[in-house]
Amino acid sequence: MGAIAGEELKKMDKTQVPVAREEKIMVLVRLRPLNEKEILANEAADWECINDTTVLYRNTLREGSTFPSAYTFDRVYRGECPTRQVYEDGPKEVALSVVKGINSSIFAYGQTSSGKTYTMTGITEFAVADIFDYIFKHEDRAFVVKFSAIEIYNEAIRDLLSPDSTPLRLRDDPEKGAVVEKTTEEVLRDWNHLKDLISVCEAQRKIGETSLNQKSSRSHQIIKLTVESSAREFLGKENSATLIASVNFIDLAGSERASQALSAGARLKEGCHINRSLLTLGTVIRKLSMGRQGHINYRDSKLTRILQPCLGGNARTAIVCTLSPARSHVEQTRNTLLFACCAKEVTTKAQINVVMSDKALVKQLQRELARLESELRNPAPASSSCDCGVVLRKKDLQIQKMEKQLVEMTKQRDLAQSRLEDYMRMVEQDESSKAGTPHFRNRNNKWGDGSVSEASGVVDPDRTSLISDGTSTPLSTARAPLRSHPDEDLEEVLSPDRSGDQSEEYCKEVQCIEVDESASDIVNNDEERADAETHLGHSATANGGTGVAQNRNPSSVRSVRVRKSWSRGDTAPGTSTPPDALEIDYPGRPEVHGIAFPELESGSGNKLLRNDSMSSRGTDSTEAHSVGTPMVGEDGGITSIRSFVEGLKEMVSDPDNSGKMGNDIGLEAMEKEVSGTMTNWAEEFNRQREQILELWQTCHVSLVHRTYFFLLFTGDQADSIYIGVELRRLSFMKESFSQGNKAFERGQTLTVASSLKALQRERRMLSKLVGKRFSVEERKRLYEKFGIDVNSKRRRLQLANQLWSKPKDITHAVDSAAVVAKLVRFVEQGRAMKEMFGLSFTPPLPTTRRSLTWRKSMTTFF
Ligand SMILES: Nc1ncnc2c1ncn2[C@@H]1O[C@H](COP(=O)(O)OP(=O)(O)OP(=O)(O)O)[C@@H](O)[C@H]1O
Repeated sequence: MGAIAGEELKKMDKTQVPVAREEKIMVLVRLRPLNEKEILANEAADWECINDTTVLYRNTLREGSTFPSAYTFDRVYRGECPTRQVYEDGPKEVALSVVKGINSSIFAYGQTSSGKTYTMTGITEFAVADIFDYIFKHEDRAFVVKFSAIEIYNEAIRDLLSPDSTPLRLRDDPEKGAVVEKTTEEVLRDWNHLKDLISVCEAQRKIGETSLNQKSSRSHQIIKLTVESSAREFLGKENSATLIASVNFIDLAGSERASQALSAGARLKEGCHINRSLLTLGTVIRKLSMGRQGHINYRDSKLTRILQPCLGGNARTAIVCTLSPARSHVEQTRNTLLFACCAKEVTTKAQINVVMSDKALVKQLQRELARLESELRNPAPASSSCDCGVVLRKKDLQIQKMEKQLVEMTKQRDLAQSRLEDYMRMVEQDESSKAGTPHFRNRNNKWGDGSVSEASGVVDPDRTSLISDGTSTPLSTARAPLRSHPDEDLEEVLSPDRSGDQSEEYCKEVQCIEVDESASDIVNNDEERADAETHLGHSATANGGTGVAQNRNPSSVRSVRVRKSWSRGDTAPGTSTPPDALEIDYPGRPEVHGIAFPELESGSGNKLLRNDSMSSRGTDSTEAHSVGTPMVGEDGGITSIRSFVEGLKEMVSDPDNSGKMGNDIGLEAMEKEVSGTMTNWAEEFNRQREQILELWQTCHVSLVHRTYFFLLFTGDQADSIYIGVELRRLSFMKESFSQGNKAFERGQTLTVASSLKALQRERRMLSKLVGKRFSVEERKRLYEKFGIDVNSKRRRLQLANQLWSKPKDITHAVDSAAVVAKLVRFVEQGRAMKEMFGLSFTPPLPTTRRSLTWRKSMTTFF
């Protein structure tokens, strides 16, 4: 290769850049062996390489035949195959193109823990060693090798060679495409220098632990080697030329299912970004594989913008798709294979990149000028055989072709324009939503801010109500058909032309969900509007008038609404979710519709509690919440469930907070405690629950808080951490109050008086919603149930005052939770909700989980 390349290069210095070469992306598949964890869990290996090019799914009987069972690629590798062989078979040739002036990229794609980093680390080192080897063997050429490395973490680009973590900007260069500005570039001295730089990158790269991978890469890493070379014999001469090309080694972050990776908090947020950029990558690859028709959405993520040249541009590309053979990952493995199948259809057009010296360029231009001048002076005589008609026809054809191109380009422009308009509209609406929201949150409540905007603006899934609005629903239907892929809405907005298949699969992964229900409380009828306006007027003073002017006018908040409604039972095959169960409600305010829950009537408490009162006794799970941060904010909005859950997670993980509540709240201690008492968890749970119910009452805890906590934490062992936190928090609070002290929590100063006042305010606010959320009939039944005279005055307030007022009465607690849930439109399956928000903190528990009777009853409840 070296000798031929040398000859070519010499010739190239005197001539022109060779023509670009089209070729398909090389796709290799690497199956890793089952890991220890999978072996311990007795996992079956469902995938097998049956020859050098085919990977086979062995468990077709179990799965049915909806998917292909055999997939063919350029090469496939069994678990035991060394990385060296994977490298030698394909990536080597692609990577070494760089020394001949051809851009190239090697990247690893696959689910988390499937072996991407393992594979790319080896490939990068082998490739660089070979590049050095080539350089040493070609002394006739002068080489400069530059090294740079970046990571894309949560959609921000970071220089891995710089201690400065300020995000780098991505700039569009008309010639080079997307260019990352101000990246550090080191000229490589030798092999040791390279090893040093790679370890700097490793140290800087964002790594985190998930349940699937102890050292999971949480960012996409791109290591770039730029190789410049010139023939020594032409150096400094007028006909010299330099070959410049780069090879990228890309270790993508792994796609993951939040539930499988047990992601929460920061891990969940990373997962959302990772999945979203991989979704865009998948969409780009899919469109390219279909022949580059229409708009390719490179610009939807930084990853695809940067990778654009490797995906169908001026580069040679090899992709190693890594797979886990484990049965539990079958779905993810299929997604990877689908991606791989699309990728192998994508064509790139690599060409040798030559930069001519100024002198050579001038000389070439002079030659061209001379040629044109000579043509002008001596026009070629018209050939006798030249038929003007033929020339004209040719011109006509040319014009027709150009006209077609013009039409096509106009179409594309219009499409791009309409997309741009859509985006702008979304941004505007999003902003107007943000502007319109604050007065529905407690601005002093840390739980009510920040976290929602971090949710990346994904609209929430369908919402359901706990108590029917008059129509009794069978229990089976009444169970909320929680959308399993809540972010499909967003994906549909972002990629309207996305077809189903693979993309939908990726969609499932993104689990950033914004459920902010407060704005749905915006008035629907005159009575309600009056209530809300009165209240907002009140809040205007409390909040210094911020945002009130806008919010006084409900229509300004409502903004544009796009809704696809669905009727009960209209579910997609294989899911419990109606296919159109989405409601895109700019500014991000979904509403309850569709599903109803069992009526509260005729002893709904019993109904909700299932059969026996014993089971109901377990119902009072509780949650960490602030007494002084009532769920109905001072500005009148009811804090969203999302804010609640975010706050809860924050509270559990905030060491600062634990300090304030006493050190014994530390997670580590609690984990030990929890694991130590697990065998006795059922009893322990009952005991703690009773205490929490009492403490809620004593500390005047917000009713919405009680309700959310009650409905979310249903006695599962995994909830023990949250229950423990709540208990300690409340005990600390009670103690502070009893000593006449103030309690400080999450930036707030709490006193008995302030908590009581906030609670009374909340009751008033809830009472105003009674008329809206319950029909006349339902209200009547409620009054009866809560022992209120149906003709008495201020009966709505009486009802609100009754809620959660009997801490020792579990039936009352269940009824209260149901009523408040309906009032604030809290509706979802508790566990699913928790999972959606990443509230799945799992302490080290024994593998067998005991269901509590109470939990069972809650299942029915939902
Ligand atoms: N082919 C293989 N043979 C043996 N061990 C492997 C192989 N592939 C991966 N592993 C091991 O599996 C574990 C996970 O691999 P790795 O970190 O490379 O996964 P990943 O796909 O990069 O994960 P993430 O996306 O979470 O970063 C590591 O301990 C690695 O050593």
